[in-house]
Amino acid sequence: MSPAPTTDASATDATATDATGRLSLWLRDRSEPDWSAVVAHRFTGELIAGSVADDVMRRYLIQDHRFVDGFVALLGAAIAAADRFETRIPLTRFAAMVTSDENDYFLRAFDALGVTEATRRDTPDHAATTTFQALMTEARLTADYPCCLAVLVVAEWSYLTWAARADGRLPDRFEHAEWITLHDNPFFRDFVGWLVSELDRVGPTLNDDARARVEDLFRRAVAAERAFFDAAYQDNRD
Ligand SMILES: Cc1ncc(CO)c(N)n1
Repeated sequence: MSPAPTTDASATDATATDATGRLSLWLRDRSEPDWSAVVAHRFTGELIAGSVADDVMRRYLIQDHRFVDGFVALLGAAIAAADRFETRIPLTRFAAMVTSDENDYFLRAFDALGVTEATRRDTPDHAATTTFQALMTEARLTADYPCCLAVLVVAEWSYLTWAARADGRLPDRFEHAEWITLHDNPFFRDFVGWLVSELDRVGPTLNDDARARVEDLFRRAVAAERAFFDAAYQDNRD
């Protein structure tokens, strides 16, 4: 297991008006209104209600499976860039979960929704996927732990926040229910709490330029999350 969280990652009441306190809260504030739009997105509400249309779910999962590929590569960069072994361990355990339980969910959901390998192969990347992949590549190539963290934190903290809104009520179909429980369970909560606390740990070590780079990546990642959910409701590339 990851170390006990030092942070309640799903807390929404605290705010930070300057970057000298908890960097995570400051960044989240600075990413509004996109942050709130992500965690209250129509897609997440429909998922919790179990009412996502199958074609929306198919579109989302096909694109998201590709997102996960870039995400695991970014995790690898964070593992490499991290300053100590204790930091690499939770990241590595998380990468193991994504590439086992989570990938297994994708394959079962594709089967249940009738998405063949040919359909997956022949479906082009949506513009939102291309944008997100480029952002993850950019973060990965910095080989800088705080920059990698910025994008990882957005992805996981925003998902925990919307998934926690289900508050134990799960829809009937596994394609919906498991996508919620994969992002709200004790392991995931601990991991996200720890990940957010890592951003807060490195925050005070950043000079103004480094913090500006982290802020830029964080805010663009939140915008990319929003566009990614929006894309599930769009037929084509635009
Ligand atoms: C686009 C996106 N952001 C975050 C997550 C959570 O890992 C995901 N699966 N997909």
